[in-house]
Amino acid sequence: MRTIEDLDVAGKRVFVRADLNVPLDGDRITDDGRIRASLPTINHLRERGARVIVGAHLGRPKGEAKPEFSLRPVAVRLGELLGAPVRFATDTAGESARAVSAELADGEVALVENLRFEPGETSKDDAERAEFADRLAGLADLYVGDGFGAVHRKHASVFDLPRRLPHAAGGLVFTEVDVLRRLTESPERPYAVVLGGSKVSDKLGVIDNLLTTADRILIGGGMVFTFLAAKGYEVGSSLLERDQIDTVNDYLRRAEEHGVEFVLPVDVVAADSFSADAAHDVVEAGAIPADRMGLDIGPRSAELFAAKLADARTVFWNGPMGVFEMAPFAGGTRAVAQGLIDSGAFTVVGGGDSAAAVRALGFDEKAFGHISTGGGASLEYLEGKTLPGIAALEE
Ligand SMILES: Nc1ncnc2c1ncn2[C@@H]1O[C@H](COP(=O)(O)OP(=O)(O)O)[C@@H](O)[C@H]1O
Ligand SMILES: O=C(OP(=O)(O)O)[C@H](O)COP(=O)(O)O
Repeated sequence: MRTIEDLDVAGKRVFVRADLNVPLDGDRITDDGRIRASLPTINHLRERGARVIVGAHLGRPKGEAKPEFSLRPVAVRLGELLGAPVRFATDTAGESARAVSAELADGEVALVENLRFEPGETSKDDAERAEFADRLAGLADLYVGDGFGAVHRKHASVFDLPRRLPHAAGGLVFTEVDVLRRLTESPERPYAVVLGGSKVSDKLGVIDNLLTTADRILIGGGMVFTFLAAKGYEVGSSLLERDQIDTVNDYLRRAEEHGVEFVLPVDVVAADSFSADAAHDVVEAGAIPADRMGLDIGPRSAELFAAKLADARTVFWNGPMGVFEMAPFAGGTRAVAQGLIDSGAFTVVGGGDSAAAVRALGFDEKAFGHISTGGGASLEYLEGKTLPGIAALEE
């Protein structure tokens, strides 16, 4: 991969694909970690006299311009962190974006609106993505891929656009790949992987590969219920991906063959609704009442997970153990974060929400080996998959 040092950027319009997919509460950014992670590359380009046009996505608006997914609050925060104004284009590659791109002076920065407002960004149809990538290419002379959290997506701005412009990888992508390579090549053992969060079917696939690389796999968060259902338990109204049950059964069977230990929660915090003030109790993992949903792993599971991490020498963790955004359901995530730290292992925490959780719960980021900006991206890297956004940069 070429680095940005290899590009002659002075006076050029450089499109930087960043991952600025930050958690929001209304229009308030609750964790700006991904914006901070984008600063070194943007600042480096500015210092070299580039005109920087940043493109990114927020949430999953499904090809429609939905105001609640606007990147405008992110433009404001980016400007504060850069200590320089950030022009905001109210469209992605239309009149506003073209005007902003044309008006930029050397060293200035603009952000275009949420790229996923365009159906062409995420389309599975090559021609539709190509049409959008062509329009984006019109905004810039050069491309820098720095949105590590989205490199696993075959999207127009990630995969098709770098094929249209001279391109290079940003520093964030380089650092992330470097650390993850360490986990795939020679992890010190025992190597434990903790999986949770809510993007269940997106992330289950990594287990296939982990069955031959990891020693222990701990399952928490919204993933739990598909495993419990696979074991024949009732999971009430918890997050469940029924069509993944066969896959999960297959993993459980193969784990035995490979001598990989699966650690599932033994108890669950079950609530009567998805809200911070919901009535809730700790119940046995195998006995979730039909009208309740599991929103966190229970205290005995938290202890069990910490014990299973204690002797690990390498730990990779993606996905919160519960709905940590609500105080009554943050205990499991807190315990696992502490377990990683106490293990003294080389620890990698991946994912927008997992990284946000670590910060929101007051942990010192330096207590972890590496905090990755990409959850799905780092998992797919560990799976050994070709990541479209990396492959395009390597061309
Ligand atoms: N039991 C659960 N039920 C529903 N959502 C959950 C549960 N446990 C965790 N979550 C949610 O998962 C989300 C994070 O999932 P995900 O996006 O997969 O993680 P990351 O961004 O770290 O890769 C959080 O917003 C959290 O509230
Ligand atoms: O938040 C992200 O991924 P993550 O939750 O796996 O860390 C990225 O911005 C990618 O978003 P997507 O999973 O909607 O493509």
